[in-house]
Amino acid sequence: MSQSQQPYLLDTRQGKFRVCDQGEPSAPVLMLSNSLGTTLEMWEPQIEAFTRHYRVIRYDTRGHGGSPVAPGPYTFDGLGEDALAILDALKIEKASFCGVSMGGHSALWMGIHAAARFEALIVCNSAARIGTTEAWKERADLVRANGKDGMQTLASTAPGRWFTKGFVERDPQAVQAMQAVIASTDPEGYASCCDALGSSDLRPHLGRITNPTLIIAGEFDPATTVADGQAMHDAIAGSELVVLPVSHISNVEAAKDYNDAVLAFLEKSRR
Ligand SMILES: O=C(O)CC1=CCC(=O)O1
Repeated sequence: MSQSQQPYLLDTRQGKFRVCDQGEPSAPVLMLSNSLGTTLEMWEPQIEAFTRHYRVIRYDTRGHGGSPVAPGPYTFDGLGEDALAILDALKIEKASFCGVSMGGHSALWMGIHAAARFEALIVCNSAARIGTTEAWKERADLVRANGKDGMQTLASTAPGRWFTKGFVERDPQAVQAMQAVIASTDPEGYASCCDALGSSDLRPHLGRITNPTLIIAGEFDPATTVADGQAMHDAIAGSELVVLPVSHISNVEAAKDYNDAVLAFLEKSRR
């Protein structure tokens, strides 16, 4: 097993990032990138299954958890460079990259700007253009103006954005744990990631992606819809699309189906 099963602060050229590095050091690398208002803990339901086959590197995206919270606005160029800096600091030449929502948008960025570093991309509950500039500005303004209270407001509405009603009833503990994470997220870090989402439109560039790409969409996802997934699938040559009967945080809501889809795709793309 690799050096540490616990998250630690990794020094990189982009700053000190909170990372967790698990699995056999010699196994192929799978990097996991979190969604807005979450941390690397969002991937707990994947770790046992994924580390059977992969060295799994997960990290807190800038502005979240224990990673740097420099004042924004952030951009996806910056967030993408952060992930590359983590790989460089760990001396990892090649990896596969999997992200949910904001993390999925970073996966698209990797395919467009750093294709040679990645064996495969997994783009989950995401889009080449997520929401609108106006809506992200409104959200960033809300948390910049209201600080922790603004984060609390977003935490109270998160279940409706992230999960189906059925899941909220079935697993209230998982939902509450994720609400606690968003409530404790630094308002400036969160707002700065909203700025990045508001300014990024990768639609014109999707045709440049040549990495094997899996797109996972949630049938009941109100934020990044099946139509968004289908549009990426149509634009990325050779991509695959899997639709799960879930809302936005698909890796938590349908962990087993999610893990099976990701592992089957990665195994196929490595043949
Ligand atoms: O919390 C949300 O609004 C859903 C979301 C959009 C981008 C992301 O990463 O999460």
